[in-house]
Amino acid sequence: MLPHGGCGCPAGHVGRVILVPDTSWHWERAGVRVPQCLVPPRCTRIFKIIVIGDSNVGKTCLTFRFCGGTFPGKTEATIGVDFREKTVEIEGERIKVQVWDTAGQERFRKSMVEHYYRNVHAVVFVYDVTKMSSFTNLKTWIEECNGHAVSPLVPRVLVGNKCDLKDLIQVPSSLALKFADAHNMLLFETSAKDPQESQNVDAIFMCLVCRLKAQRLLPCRDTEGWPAHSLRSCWK
Ligand SMILES: Nc1nc2c(ncn2[C@@H]2O[C@H](COP(=O)(O)OP(=O)(O)OP(=O)(O)O)[C@@H](O)[C@H]2O)c(=O)[nH]1
Repeated sequence: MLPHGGCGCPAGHVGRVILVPDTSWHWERAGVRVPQCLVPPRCTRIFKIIVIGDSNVGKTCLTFRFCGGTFPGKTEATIGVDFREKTVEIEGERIKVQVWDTAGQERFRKSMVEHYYRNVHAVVFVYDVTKMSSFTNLKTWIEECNGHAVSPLVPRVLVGNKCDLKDLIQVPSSLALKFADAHNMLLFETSAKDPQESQNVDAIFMCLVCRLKAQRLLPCRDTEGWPAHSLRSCWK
C-alpha cells in the first residue's frame, strides 16, 4: 500500500492508491475503491477563458454550444457571470476549459469586472454580425481589457455570431477581418444557433486551448481543481 499522496502528484490527492489482492492497482477514496484504469490522470490544467461583448450578441449561447453541445431555447440577460466547463483531451493531456460567460449589460457587470480579468488565460470578443453597433463597440471592450492589465501575450480571438441570419448581415467579413488583423486576433464567423456550425464554435475554444497548451506556462492543478504545491514537476 502506498502512503497518502502516493499517486505522485505533488498536490497529494485526497485518497490513496492501493494494491488489492487481485494485484491490480486501485484508487480508494472515502472507502470506495475504483480500478486504477478509471482514475483520471493525476493533473488537470485549468484554462480560464472569458467571453465578452455587447449584450445580446450571443455570448451565453456560444458558451452553451461549446460546453453543452446545444442551443438554449431561451436565455436571459447574464447577471455578473455564469461559469461553464468542459474537459477536453489533447495529446493525452486532460484540460479543463473554464468558460466565463460575462454580462454585456453595464449594470450587471460593474461589480464583477475585476474578477473577469484576474488570471485570465484567453479572451473571446463577440459581436453580432447583424448589428453594426456591437462591432463598433469592440473598441471599448478591447480598451477595458487592456485597462485591466491583461498581457498582450494572452491570446484573443474575435467572433462574429448569428451568421445564420444571412439576410440581415450588417458587418461585412472584409471589415471584420481588417479589424481582427489590426488587433492581432483570429476571426471566426459562426452561429451558435445553427447545429451545422457547432464544429466552428468548438474550433474557437479549441484553437485557444491549443495555443495555451503550446505556451506550457500554465500551472497544473490536481483533479480537485486546487493548485499543485509544486507546479514545475507537473509540467510536461
Ligand atoms: N439567430 C440567432 N440568434 C442567436 C444566436 N446566438 C444567440 N442568439 C439569440 O440572441 C439572443 C441573445 O443571446 P444571449 O446568448 O443571451 O446573448 P448574451 O450576449 O449572452 O447577452 P447578455 O447576457 O445580456 O450579455 C437570444 O435571443 C438568443 O436566442 C445565433 O447564432 N443566431
